[in-house]
Amino acid sequence: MDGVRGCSTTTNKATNCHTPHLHTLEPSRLTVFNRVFAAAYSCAILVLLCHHVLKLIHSTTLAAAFISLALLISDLLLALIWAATQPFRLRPIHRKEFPENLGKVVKESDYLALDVFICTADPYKEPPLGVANTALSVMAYDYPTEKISVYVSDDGGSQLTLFAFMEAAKFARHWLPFCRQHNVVERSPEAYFTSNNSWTSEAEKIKTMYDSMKIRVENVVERGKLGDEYITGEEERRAFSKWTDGFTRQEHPTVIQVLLENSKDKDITDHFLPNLIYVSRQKSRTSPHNFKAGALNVLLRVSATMTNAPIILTLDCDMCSNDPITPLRVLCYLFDPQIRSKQLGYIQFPQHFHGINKNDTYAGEFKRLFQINPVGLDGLSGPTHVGTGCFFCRRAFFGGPSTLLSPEVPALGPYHVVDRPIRSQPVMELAHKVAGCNYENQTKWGSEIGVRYGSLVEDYYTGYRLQCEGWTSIFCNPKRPAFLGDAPITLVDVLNQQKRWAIGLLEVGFSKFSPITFGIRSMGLLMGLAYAQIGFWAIWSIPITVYSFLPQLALLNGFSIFPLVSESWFLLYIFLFLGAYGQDFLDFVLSGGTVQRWWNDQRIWMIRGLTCYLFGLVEFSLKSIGISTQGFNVTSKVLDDEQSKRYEQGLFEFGVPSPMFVPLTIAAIINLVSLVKGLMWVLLGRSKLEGLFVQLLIAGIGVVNCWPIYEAMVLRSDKGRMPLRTTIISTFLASGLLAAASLLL
Ligand SMILES: O=c1ccn([C@@H]2O[C@H](COP(=O)(O)OP(=O)(O)O[C@H]3O[C@H](CO)[C@@H](O)[C@H](O)[C@H]3O)[C@@H](O)[C@H]2O)c(=O)[nH]1
Ligand SMILES: [Mn+2]
Repeated sequence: MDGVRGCSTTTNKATNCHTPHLHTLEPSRLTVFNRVFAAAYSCAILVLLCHHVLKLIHSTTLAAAFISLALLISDLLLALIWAATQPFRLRPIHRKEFPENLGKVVKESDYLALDVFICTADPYKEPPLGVANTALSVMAYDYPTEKISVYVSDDGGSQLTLFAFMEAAKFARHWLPFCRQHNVVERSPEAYFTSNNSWTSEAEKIKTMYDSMKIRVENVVERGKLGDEYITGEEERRAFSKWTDGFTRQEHPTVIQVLLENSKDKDITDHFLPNLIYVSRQKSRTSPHNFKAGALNVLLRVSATMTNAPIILTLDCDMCSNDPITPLRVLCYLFDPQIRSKQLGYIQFPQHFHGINKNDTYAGEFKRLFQINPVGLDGLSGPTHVGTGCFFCRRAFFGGPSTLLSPEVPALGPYHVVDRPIRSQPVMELAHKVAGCNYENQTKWGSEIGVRYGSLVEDYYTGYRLQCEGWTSIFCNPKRPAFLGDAPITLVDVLNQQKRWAIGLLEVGFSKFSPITFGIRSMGLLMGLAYAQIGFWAIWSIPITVYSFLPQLALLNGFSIFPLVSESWFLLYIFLFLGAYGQDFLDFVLSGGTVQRWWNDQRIWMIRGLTCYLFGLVEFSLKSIGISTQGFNVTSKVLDDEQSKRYEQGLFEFGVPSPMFVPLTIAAIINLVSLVKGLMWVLLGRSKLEGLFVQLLIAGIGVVNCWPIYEAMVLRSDKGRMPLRTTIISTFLASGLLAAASLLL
């Protein structure tokens, strides 16, 4: 009951009579198989670990002991990761909603009000036109307009973004009625105009309007400033006058601009428009702003002063709505009393991306994280929060289901009813106050109330803390993606993003709220393990690094470190290898993936293990001992034509030098050299194939996976090839490693 207010009467009605289904759930067909397989695989792992321990105890030389120890540690870590993956597989469920039945259960006037939060942080990495498209796509939801309020947080503090929104507010007067009248599905104008090419004359008119807005916004962004000719009214002039000479991104006062107010502003057909509010919180170099988490908390407070809707949708600036009935799907759950009594905190939609190439070169789809794992968690206490495409019950930000935490100002509480117009002076005054950069000092914001601080992955961390408090969540994954976002398309962008995630996750993993201690205590073993599986992602880098170098260096010297093909231990290895790979493949393909995409997915795991996870682990350690700090480096959403072309061809984009490429390139070289040398040992008869088979297999898989790297080093001449400097440094370091190994082994 606590999660949502304002709908109790309707809900009771819904339970008493024979109402049609609003949603159903079905257990996955894989459940039994997964459980049996988990039991068998666990036994095999235990046997393997015993084997390693025995080998370690009986090793005769120092080198052999070192190798056994390295393998034991790696396999132990892999085993722990495997165990932590099991919660995702033990009780997967699939849900379905029936929004068409909603009308039979609840009147439209009883629909819950919705506050939408959109975050942007940099007008050059996140083009304002794209942000405006995101806003337009949700303003045009098939939902009573007077119940929608869109709040945009601009951490870039940019007049360019405000200008784009002023233009969007004008365009909305035409766009919203057009969508309604023509039942448009793509309600982001950009998506609509690029995917359709036969238009009525009316659509043609709207397109001309959109194009002119696009040109104006893009011109302004290109020039980097707003010319006088773009400012039309007195109100606009007053808004832009806040950008005085001393106004910088890091140091500026709060700017809040109500661009549309739903009781006043109407579209061209005389329908009310949704609220649209631009917020750029106060910034000061001396106060920490806590990145996106800080921005969201400001929006939580500002929206509380203006509309305080019980439901909040959070969106990143690059995530457009792709289906106008999405909020109705959410209501299908919120109007089910059984769900509500389970203390529902949030409903998470998966992140889906547009513009991913055919075989998804960098596995940017994140099938496991965004599609497979949430289905698994949905059968337990619910999916993790992934930052965007998530509908929260506002109440969930204010303490656990049975312990309401009141904020310092009662008007910010989840049950406060706003009874003043949003432009009225007291509302605007309070809104400015709560957006101040020192407002949170000595309050519970960020620690117990709102989005939680302390991790670069505020999404994962906040969802985790809410679930620890007792809130549950639901995974809603309709066939037509509810939202579509941008995924990075160059390797450097991919790796930098992943490094940020890796560090942020470790921050949680090693905090006093670690999933393996606090998490398991609060949510039980399975949920705690599941959060740990994600939290300790970067640990993958240890076994991956060991397996990328150790067997290969031993192979180079004809040194056999795995069981002979004729031994029964060999079968154990084969079972473990094929079992893990096979199950991963099955999960991937059954959730709609193709074989090539799976192949690229397993490749990118190895690449990440040698690059961003390794660097993330190191940087996190440095940070822990106070040597460095990491900020939130926003991923670029701007596309370069040449890069896009190469991406479409499926080529890896190296281009600019990055230290992260070095270990990857060293591994590529070592795997190739060791494979060639190992084959020579065997062909020349100096070693038996039997003894080196497993190592040859590992080096072989390494070489096949590294193909794009060899290509980028020697075969390509385009701008995306491996930078020469990286190739030279890596070759030099690889030679050193080879020499050292031949001395030691
Ligand atoms: O100081 C900041 C930094 C970022 N952002 C916004 O945060 C969002 C996500 O940033 P992005 O660079 O796109 O990061 P991604 O790695 O693509 O995002 C994923 O990871 C983030 C956590 O690292 C989550 O916040 C996101 O929801 C999730 O999609 C964007 O809308 C940014 O505008 C801010 O508002 N303020
Ligand atoms: Mn993003």
